[in-house]
Amino acid sequence: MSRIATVRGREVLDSRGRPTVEAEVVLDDGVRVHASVPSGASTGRHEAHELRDGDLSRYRGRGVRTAVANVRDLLEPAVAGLDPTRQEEVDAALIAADGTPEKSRAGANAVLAVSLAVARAGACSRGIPLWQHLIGDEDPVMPRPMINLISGGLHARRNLDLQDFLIVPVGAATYPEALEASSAVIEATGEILRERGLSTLHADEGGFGPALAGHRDALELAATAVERAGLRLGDDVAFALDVAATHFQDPATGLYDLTAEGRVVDAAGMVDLLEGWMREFPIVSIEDPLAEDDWDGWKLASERLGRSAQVVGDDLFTTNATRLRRGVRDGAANSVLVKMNQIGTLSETLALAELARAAGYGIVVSARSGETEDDALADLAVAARGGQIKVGSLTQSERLAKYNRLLRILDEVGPHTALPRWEWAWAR
Ligand SMILES: O=C(O)[C@@H](CO)OP(=O)(O)O
Ligand SMILES: [Mg+2]
Repeated sequence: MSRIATVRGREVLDSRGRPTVEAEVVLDDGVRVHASVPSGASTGRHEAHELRDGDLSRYRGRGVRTAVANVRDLLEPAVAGLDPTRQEEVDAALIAADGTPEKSRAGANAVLAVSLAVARAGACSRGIPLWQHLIGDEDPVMPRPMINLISGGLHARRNLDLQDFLIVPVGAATYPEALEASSAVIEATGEILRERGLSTLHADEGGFGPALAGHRDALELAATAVERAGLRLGDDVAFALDVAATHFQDPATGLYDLTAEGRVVDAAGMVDLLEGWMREFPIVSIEDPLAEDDWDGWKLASERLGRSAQVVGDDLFTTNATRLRRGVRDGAANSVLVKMNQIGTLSETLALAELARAAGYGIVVSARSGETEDDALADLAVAARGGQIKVGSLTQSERLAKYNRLLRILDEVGPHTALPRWEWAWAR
């Protein structure tokens, strides 16, 4: 059996050019691997703590030197000598070494980098792919991608309040077909934007970030693009939204300030607006329709929108079991977004996916808006068996690392190549 010999951290850059943490793990059998962690922009208040340096002289205070030092000083002593194939033991040791509920002492960025690097080392020393190492005896499930087409909110800083307009290739039976349909819609969107004299520049996750007339304009643009690509709206390709409503809720009043609509609405008003769009357009998944602590609003959203769409909690749940249990008890949603760095270890992430599965919740494994070229997310999505992944657009290498890793995984999963059937139909 191999043992963890050394663990070191280093600073690498993410897709916004900001520093993030990479951990390198060396085993006593000679295996040497690294893993790096992503970083969000529209982060939820209940996420695990990403440790950033307070020193404003470098990277305007966004450095991760302390987190990097913690990998060596706090975390290496906790896991050195452990068996890298026993992920839960390793993660328990990391959690104990940090000792805080939000992983604020070591930094969730330091903890997750080590957790992921150890998993990769364990897979390497067993000579099997990472997804297989994580999945145990279960069958792998290829994930259907939901792909960012148009960005607004904090990712594009244009005039749309909603953060993501995504396409879901609901009719695709296989992952390559899903990519092909999505790529055709992205190209058609670019064409239409050029014809309209609008910008085709990309936002943080590679989606288009044009100055559109409003949210309805974005939905119409997406619908036209699907048709121009020769695909059937709602049958081949449907839509998903990440409203990311926390970021336009007025903290003083609890109301939602939709600049692009020229309206301030309460939770019921938000639901009315979304319901109206759902009747007109094939929206089959809605993430964060309301703010992270608006539990009553979420109940209403899930009653009304959840009949025909996936209602996904991202900022609401922050990959946190306590919050997910509350959501299940209160009927606040019917699906959960799973982001490793919201909770900080791989074992806790996989346990959260199990909890969601047991509750009959949908599971969408998601990247962050600041990503690195690390591709472990693809393996996680297959191992989490939720059948869905959200990574951004198809146009940037930090996203392609995951999309292309899934194409390689397709050659590793034996007979399990089909995508699970898409459950939600457009309620026209
Ligand atoms: O809100 C989200 O779902 C993610 C990814 O789109 O964004 P961020 O990483 O900025 O939180
Ligand atoms: Mg989100």
